[in-house]
Amino acid sequence: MAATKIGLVMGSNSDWDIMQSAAEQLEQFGVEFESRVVSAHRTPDLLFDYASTARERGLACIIAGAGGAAHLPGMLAAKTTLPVLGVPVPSRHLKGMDSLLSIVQMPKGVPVATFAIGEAGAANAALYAISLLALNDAALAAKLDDFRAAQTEMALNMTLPPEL
Ligand SMILES: Nc1c(C(=O)O)ncn1[C@@H]1O[C@H](COP(=O)(O)O)[C@@H](O)[C@H]1O
Repeated sequence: MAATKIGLVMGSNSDWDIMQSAAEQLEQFGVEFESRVVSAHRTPDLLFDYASTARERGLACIIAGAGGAAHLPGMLAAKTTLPVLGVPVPSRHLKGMDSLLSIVQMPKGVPVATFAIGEAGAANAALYAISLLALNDAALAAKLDDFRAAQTEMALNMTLPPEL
């Protein structure tokens, strides 16, 4: 049976403000996930253990958010062949450009799917993870269709100038 649980990890609990957008999106779709702090820099042994046991523990993919020298997604991808979805968390000094470049520039052979900096990237990583699960789940695919339809409806009903 195909795995149906998502791993949601981040380098620090200070990333939660951004990464909770991913958690909310997964909750909205009723997708099972586990969330925890894992850091390549601060908890390297935990990172190795988390990534190397992820598949046998029934995870389908891992969403990983990190800021600054964001090595977490890449190091997870080094230790598992599950899909790793990287979210660049905005950093104080460089606004997340450092996070983005740290995540996106992986060497050939060890892929990380990289999303936009910030909340939208976190939400989209969750939606992408859901669409991976929906490859084997028609009910979930139908929920994604409904989500898109609601979004279209909302855009079609937008008026200008916007009401504040
Ligand atoms: N980029 C990483 C990694 C990692 O890549 O393993 N571990 C922590 N961090 C990042 O450090 C930033 C500051 O963390 P603190 O707020 O705890 O000092 C966070 O954005 C975290 O993702």
